[in-house]
Amino acid sequence: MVELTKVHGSMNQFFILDQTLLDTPLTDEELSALAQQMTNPTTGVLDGSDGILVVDHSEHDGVLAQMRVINADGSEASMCGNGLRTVARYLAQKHGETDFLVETMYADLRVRQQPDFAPGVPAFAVEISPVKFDRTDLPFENLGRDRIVDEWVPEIAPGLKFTTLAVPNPHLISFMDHETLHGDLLGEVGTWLNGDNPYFTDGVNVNFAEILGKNELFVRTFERGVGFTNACGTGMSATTLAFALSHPELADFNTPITVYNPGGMVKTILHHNNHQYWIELIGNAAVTHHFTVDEQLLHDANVTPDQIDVVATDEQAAYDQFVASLKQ
Ligand SMILES: N[C@@H](CCC[C@H](N)C(=O)O)C(=O)O
Repeated sequence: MVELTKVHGSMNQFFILDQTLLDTPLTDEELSALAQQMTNPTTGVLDGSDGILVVDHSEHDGVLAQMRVINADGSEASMCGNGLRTVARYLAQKHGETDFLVETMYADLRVRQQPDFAPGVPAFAVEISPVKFDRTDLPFENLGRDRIVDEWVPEIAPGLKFTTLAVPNPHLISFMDHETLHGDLLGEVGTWLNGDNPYFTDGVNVNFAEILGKNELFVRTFERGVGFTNACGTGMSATTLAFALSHPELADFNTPITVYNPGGMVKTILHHNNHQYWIELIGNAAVTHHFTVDEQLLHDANVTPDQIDVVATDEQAAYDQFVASLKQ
């Protein structure tokens, strides 16, 4: 039997699968099939999730472990900010460390344990980098330019300015009023740009944001490979940088910026060193369930509720209390 955990960062939910615990690690094809089956709220377990975070050994010097991100549709993402916080917590407990590097697809990223956000709400800070702007890094095409920073892009939507950033997964960002933010446009643009379209042929994470005040944002995200999520860590990080580039009088570097989202709240800190941007993302890392499953069912992508033994933690109640306190 193998133990997995269900976790979340700002209610962006994942299963953590540690390949080092298996007799035979899952192949890439098996990981993709498992993600599609297990994360589905109907065919999967524990009401599904937004993806699977796959932990494995790293071959890189000085790096504690590797994290891979498999989206709910079985595609692989280069990074996941909310997920990295939960993997940081998993690895911190497994190895007894509080400040270390985790290998991701394009970079070894620093993660650090932080003071709890609230009683029973553990928190971690993770590095979001590298940050890239060029068309080929997203990628996008047929928009007549090589980068988009706070520009009208009528091909995508009238009356809105957009910024595109890879951190390094691809993000499209726009700031708008409250009503537009909570209307239907995000779903329409997100669905279109993650399906057959002439601009973002690999798909893109779409972030709509409202500026709440100095160093304060609300962000909603439609994720590539997933759809609507409660929160997207790389999305909130990219949106914070787009905020500072488009509204420099309202967003400070080297200062915590509060980012609310439908699942809670995180803090981001923007940095610009040696001509490069990077972002710190600080937020909760909750473990809601531990469960055991026969390894063969993972290989067969056949993990169903009657075949797992689940132990729920009491962390969701503490998290709900934290979120309620944000609204007071
Ligand atoms: N939820 C994540 C981002 C996950 C990856 C995304 N779906 C993609 O394909 O780029 C986050 O917290 O950053």
